[in-house]
Amino acid sequence: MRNFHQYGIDTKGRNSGKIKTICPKCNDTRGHKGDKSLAVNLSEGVCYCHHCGYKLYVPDDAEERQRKQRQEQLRKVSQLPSHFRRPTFDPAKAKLSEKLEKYWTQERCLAQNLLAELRITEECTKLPGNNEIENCLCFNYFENGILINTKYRSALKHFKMVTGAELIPYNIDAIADTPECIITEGEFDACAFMSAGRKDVISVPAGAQSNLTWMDRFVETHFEQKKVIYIAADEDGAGQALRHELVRRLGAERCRLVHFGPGCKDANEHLIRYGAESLLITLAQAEEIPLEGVFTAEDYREDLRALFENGLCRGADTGWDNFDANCTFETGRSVVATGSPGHGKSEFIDELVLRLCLRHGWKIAYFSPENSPVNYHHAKLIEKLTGLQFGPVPGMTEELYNHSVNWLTANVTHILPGTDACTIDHILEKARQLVYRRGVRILVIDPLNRLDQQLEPGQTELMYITSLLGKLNRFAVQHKCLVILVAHPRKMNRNTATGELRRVEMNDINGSANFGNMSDYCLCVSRDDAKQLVTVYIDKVRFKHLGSANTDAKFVYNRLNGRYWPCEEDIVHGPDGDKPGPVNTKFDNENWLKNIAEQGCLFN
Ligand SMILES: Nc1ncnc2c1ncn2[C@@H]1O[C@H](COP(=O)(O)OP(=O)(O)OP(=O)(O)O)[C@@H](O)[C@H]1O
Repeated sequence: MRNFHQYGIDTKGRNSGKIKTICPKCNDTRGHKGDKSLAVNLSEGVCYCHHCGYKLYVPDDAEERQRKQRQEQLRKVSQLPSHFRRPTFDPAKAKLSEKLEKYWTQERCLAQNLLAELRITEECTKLPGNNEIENCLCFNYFENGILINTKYRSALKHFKMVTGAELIPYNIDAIADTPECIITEGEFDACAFMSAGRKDVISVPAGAQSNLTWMDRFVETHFEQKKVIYIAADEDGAGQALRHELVRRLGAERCRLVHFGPGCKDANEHLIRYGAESLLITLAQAEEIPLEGVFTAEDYREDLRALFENGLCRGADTGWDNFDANCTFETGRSVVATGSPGHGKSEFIDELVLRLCLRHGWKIAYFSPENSPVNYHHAKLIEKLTGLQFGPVPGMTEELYNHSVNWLTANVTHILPGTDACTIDHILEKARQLVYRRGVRILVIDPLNRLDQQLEPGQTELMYITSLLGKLNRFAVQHKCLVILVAHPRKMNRNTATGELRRVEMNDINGSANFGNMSDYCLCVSRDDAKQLVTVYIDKVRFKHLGSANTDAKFVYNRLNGRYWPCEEDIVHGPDGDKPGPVNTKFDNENWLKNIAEQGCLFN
């Protein structure tokens, strides 16, 4: 059932078929009152007035319920998170100078009415660009009508936003309930589409950059139900990177890429040069993302050219020089890590992924049931991050503790075993949601044997493992993630002559030689307490530009904060005589969060 009366439409007691009735929008102002100019399709809820052009869609009960639930969600979302500063809106600043209005309408060719609708303000303030007071056009960022942030922009193109205020998409309220939306790279571009008649337009808040943390809170409430998402980023390198990341987060199947006319790099330039009608045509002609799994060299033309001109680049480094020399990482790849029980596989992988996250902004998702309860794991991660023991020890101030917890909240997510079986499909589905909602780029499964192994009829263990590794590799490629699988070796026998245990190798992983064959990287963690050394064997790196296989890196493990310090192995002269051990150790007890914002990353 659809409640037409709620919208002032009299259906004369009918609830199916098509009728004509009085239009609630224009009837009062009509000379010919009572004219039945509104055509209503009662079954489909679609209404159209042939006199004033009023269009309305009346939802059915189920849609209405969903809408209310979404509004409730939105209400809750807008109360969160409270630790951000919230500026107050000053209506007095909405009185704009003639110069600004002229700039808006004549130089930018934007619709005058938007100035009031978007509650644009004008203010003189000091901007970081030249530290002088400048007159600024201010884009106010509202959510549910509440001011969340403001972007100040001067004629000299200096910018600032409110310190400590949350970054959210510009004009987010406009897409709360719409089936489609347009995402632009700047506010002027969003206004260009609005000037052309579209209302469902938002802009990213901080230009083209691949850290999209600002959208995490809105994925479920504002993007999940969208059928089509137009991505109207700039036609330059940074814009392309933004475009890629938005497509990765929002799902290629519903994204369309908007391209602008010759000589125009963005929507506003297109509007100025070719006009509003033409700008709307860019939407109609927006490019669909090519079919998955079907490629030609044309699809890769630009990447191939870059590769041709620049050569292959090293991957993402960790900051451990000795390790980086032989192993760097790319997303879209899989890593298998192994080692004897208790040798520090989890400890090492924890530090590896924290380093990648801090240096490259790669957010982490863990399925790590052995690290349960999850707060034990958080405590270990905080020790590595701060370089301090977890607890109220000297140096661990309340501020640092809160900073660490907030950083973990923004960058690390745990998938916990719930009531559902922990099959690989279940974990990958959760991980997929985290890619969309939180921008995750690293998935750690630690360890493999804690997954529920559900063999299909007729499937052997070998077939199961091969299929599982195939699923991990496909997930890595499809979602451009680094997938890290920790796997235990089979029981190792001691050398009968020496009684020594040889080190674990990738072919020793329990179940199949395919762990080594199918992964892109193979690492083996081996601890030697007599030498006080940990050796990480880099047994496989599939691509030579990323590193070299059959190499290793030595570390000292610091028990207090769980960090791995790079070192070399040599003869150490001590009171008990000369014996092999660590030399040239690179001690590091620095607080890694020192120079970073809670949601950001460290680039050193
Ligand atoms: N080199 C080391 N020296 C001393 N303690 C270590 C070392 N490496 C790891 N540990 C400690 O050993 C314990 C086990 O480490 P971790 O869980 O990382 O090992 P693992 O190889 O993943 O074990 P498992 O095979 O049981 O999953 C942890 O408490 C860790 O702090």
